Amino acid sequence: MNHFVSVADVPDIPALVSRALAYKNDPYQDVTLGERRRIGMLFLNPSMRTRLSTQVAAQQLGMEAVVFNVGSEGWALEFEEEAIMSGNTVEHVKDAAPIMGKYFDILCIRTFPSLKNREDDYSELYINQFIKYAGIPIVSLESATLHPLQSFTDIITITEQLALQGKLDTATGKPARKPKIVLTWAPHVKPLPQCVANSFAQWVNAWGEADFVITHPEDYELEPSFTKGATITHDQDEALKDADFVYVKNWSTFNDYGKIYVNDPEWMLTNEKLALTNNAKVMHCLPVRRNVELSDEILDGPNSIVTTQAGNRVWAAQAVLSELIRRK
Ligand SMILES: NCCC[C@H](NC(=O)CCC(=O)O)C(=O)O
Ligand SMILES: NC(=O)OP(=O)(O)O
Repeated sequence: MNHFVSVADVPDIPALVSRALAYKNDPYQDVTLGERRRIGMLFLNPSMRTRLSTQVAAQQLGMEAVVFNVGSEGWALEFEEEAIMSGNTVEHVKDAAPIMGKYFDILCIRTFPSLKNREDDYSELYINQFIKYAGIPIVSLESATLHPLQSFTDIITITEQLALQGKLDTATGKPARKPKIVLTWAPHVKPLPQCVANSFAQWVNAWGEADFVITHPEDYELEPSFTKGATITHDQDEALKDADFVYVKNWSTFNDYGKIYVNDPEWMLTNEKLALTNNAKVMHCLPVRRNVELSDEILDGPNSIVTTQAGNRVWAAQAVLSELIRRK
């Protein structure tokens, strides 16, 4: 693994899941692995879980993590090639990234999409410019279109739940029977990125161990290369039938980019809807708008595993960082 920016960087998902769960079982087993190594964590956008879990993971590998809120505290970066920098940007990534490559062993970056220009966002210019110019491994802490540390965590969490339910073949680390996993759109008050949904779809498809269904209102189709392989339906009740896991997330429109079309509150998951499922575990990446995106009764009820899921962010980050350290 040279970078960690999408599922394409992971040659063996079950092996990486096993490593993450081994860290959960024994967090300090590799506490000397990262000695005298340093990660830089650049934030162009806010974060709670990703920032803290990655710092904790680095510490458990004996590494130091330096956080730089570059979006609010740094010089405004320019990412376009051949830009004439007479506007608000002060420093080109071409100049900044190689310097960071001298300070750190691994560079982690969070950057959200503009949701204004689809071609720009989907070109992943920011993360690709860091890959091009930093000269060290790059880890996405959520980029314009993907959130791989979140999705890896989600596969870890599903695997762990299946093991707890005695539904995992321990020899292979794979489910004895494919669980039904449903990704459902949910209402929100503002247009959100498609990253978490794109990335979850990409990882579940690459994992290949699920009966995978995506449900959303009309006009919320995701980019087809990420969803290919999933069953897509606009009938949420039909989708929820016999589901083992329900992943709840809002996203804005992809086709007419970055908009809110229908925002029907009926799409919020409730206990009544949950009754259609196979006593499904409910997941969400967080942060969540309570009683808009997901109801109190679900979040505070016995089927929600959102806190366990967020807790697992540490083991995902630790497994990824350890792979990148071992590579060097
Ligand atoms: N890092 C996980 C989710 C980040 C982002 N959520 C948000 O921006 C929520 C903002 C709000 O609720 O106002 C998203 O959906 O991609
Ligand atoms: N799920 C997630 O990435 O949370 P943060 O935005 O708080 O990092």
